[in-house]
Parts: sequence; structure tokens; C-alpha cells
Amino acid sequence: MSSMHCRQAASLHRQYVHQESATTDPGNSCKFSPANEYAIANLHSQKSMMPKALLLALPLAIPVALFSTQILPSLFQTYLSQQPLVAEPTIATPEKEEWSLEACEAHKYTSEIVSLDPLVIYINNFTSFQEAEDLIKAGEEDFESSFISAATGLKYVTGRTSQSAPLDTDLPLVDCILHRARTFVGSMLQPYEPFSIPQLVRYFPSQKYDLHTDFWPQHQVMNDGSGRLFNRVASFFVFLRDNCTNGETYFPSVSVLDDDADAGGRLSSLDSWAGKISRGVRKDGKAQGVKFKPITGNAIFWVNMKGEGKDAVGDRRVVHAGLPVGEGEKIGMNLWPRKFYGREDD
Ligand SMILES: O=C(O)CCC(=O)C(=O)O
Ligand SMILES: [Fe+2]
Repeated sequence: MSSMHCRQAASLHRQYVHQESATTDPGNSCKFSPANEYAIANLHSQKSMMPKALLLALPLAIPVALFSTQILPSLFQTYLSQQPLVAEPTIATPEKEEWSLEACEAHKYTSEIVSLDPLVIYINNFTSFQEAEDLIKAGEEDFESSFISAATGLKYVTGRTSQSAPLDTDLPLVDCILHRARTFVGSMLQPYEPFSIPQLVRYFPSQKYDLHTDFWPQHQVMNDGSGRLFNRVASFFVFLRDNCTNGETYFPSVSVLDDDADAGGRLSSLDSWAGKISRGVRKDGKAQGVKFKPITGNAIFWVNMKGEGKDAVGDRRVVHAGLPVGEGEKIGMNLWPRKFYGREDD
């Protein structure tokens, strides 16, 4: 098969079954799945019928084109319109944005509870492969050494050696992904409670983020003059590029899955988790906690805060790390829903 067909098929595959292809890179390797083989077969049959079909269709083409563009109501035009064969980056022009938003709204993620208390949820296909690539494109020029946000301000620390980049929330794709996250958290967030600016994080070999929590020990004051206190009530960490070895996200204190470790362990008996979620290992070699392999498009969601109002405190059990990347490159995205916890002068 020519590489052109390979690309076209991969592209068709991305457009019509983009959620299922989230874990592969069809654009680079043209790996086969039943779905893109089907697309390739269709391309071949379209090609061989082309000359005859053209001759027969030519006399009809002009009136049909006029009829379809001028007379049919616009609702039907949607169904008549041809999908472009090549899925291109979606952030540059209004037409591309439209394509992206359409795909964005039609998301098909599924979720699996990993732990109830603390609440940790694994989300399959939170973004499509195309969305992941477009999000990276949207931020990659702005990568800078990562810092941490401490009570005393922003700090560069040896425990966090990645690069970070903010994402522009005015971009329709970013806005749509935030909307998707907001829908996911449901009543946890009031409509007036915002998300932090989404953040890309990139790791090259041996880069890592040591154990930390995403919440602040003390609530932060909003910088809008309102005096409202906020904290990161929950976190989404979305894997956007998984072109690496190691680099798992590790939660040493999420231990519910260790309870039946002696009897084989729930992790090993759940086939759907194979290759995604596995038991973590402590420095002394003992099994502890749970770790998540970077898989493009998939995400981990967890709750950071316990309690309400000013009494809400961070839950230390969701301490986690980005383990060092072995070879290659890992890119992820942080989404942090912010909840308000009273006012400074309350
Ligand atoms: O890289 C990871 O796996 C986790 C990153 C993380 O926890 C963070 O950026 O806060
Ligand atoms: Fe984190």
C-alpha cells in the first residue's frame, strides 16, 4: 500500500473512529486496526470505479451541484458535504476550529473507578489523538522550565525537571476541553467557579516530578480583588504524548488495590487495566500504591480536597509523582478545577 493511502486511511480513521485510535499513532506508523483497514478497502474500491462513474455522472453533476448548494435546506447540506480526507491541525483558521469543536463536542470517553476513597478515576479517551496533538501545537512554543507554586511564590526546584507551558483559554479547542472537564466534575463545581489556566508539561529522558500534591496547604487568595479563597479541589492529568518508556504517574498512597495482593491482586485480574494501570513499587522493591502508564488521550482524575468551606483541607493520600522518563518524550496536560472556600476576611 502506498504511503499516500496509508495517510489517507489513517486520516479517515482519525475522523470517524478517532476515539479508538487514541493509543496509537496512525499518522506515523500506519498501524492496522480493523477500523482503518476498512477505510483503506473503501479507498481502493472508490479508486477502481472512478473512470466509469465519472463518465456516467458528468451530465448529472452540474444540476445536482446547483440543486444541492442552492435549493436543499442548509440542514441537509451538512449530510451532503464531503469530509476532507486529510485531518489537519485545527487551531489556525475558523474552518479548522469548527472541525475541532465538532469532534470535541462528540467526545466518547469512558471511565473506570480506581479508588473510591480517595476518589481516583481513570478516563479512557478523554481526548482524541488529534485533539492531543492540537493541544500540544497550541502550547509548544511557550515551553519553559517548570516551577512549583509555593506559598512564597513561584520556585524552581530540583524535584521538578520538566518544562511547562500555559494554554490559551481563548482557543476554542482549549475552551471545549475545559467544558468537557467541567461536565465530568458535575456538581463538584459551581458555574461561577473557574479552572486554572491549563498547563502542558513535557519530559525528556530522566526528567521527572517528585512526590507532591497539587493542592496548596493554605487556600490561595483570588487576584481579582474579591478576597475569595480558592484551592485546587481536584486534578485531571491527561497524557497527550506517550512516546516514551517509563514516566508513569505514581500514587504511592492509593492503596485500595493492594488489599488482595496476596490473592493475585485485583489489578492483575482486571484485563481492561492491563498495560494501563499497575501496582507501584517502592524504592525498597516492595509493592505499594498504583501507577499509570502514559497513554495518549487517557487521563487520571482525582479529588484533592476533603471537607467544605474554610475547613476544607488537602488530602495527603493523593500525593503523586511523575516518574522519570526512560527514553523518548512524554507530554501531559494539567487541568485544575478551582473551588472557592470563603473569603480572606470571613
Ligand atoms: O507527569 C506526571 O505524571 C504528573 C505531573 C503532575 O503531577 C503535575 O504536573 O502536577
Ligand atoms: Fe501533580
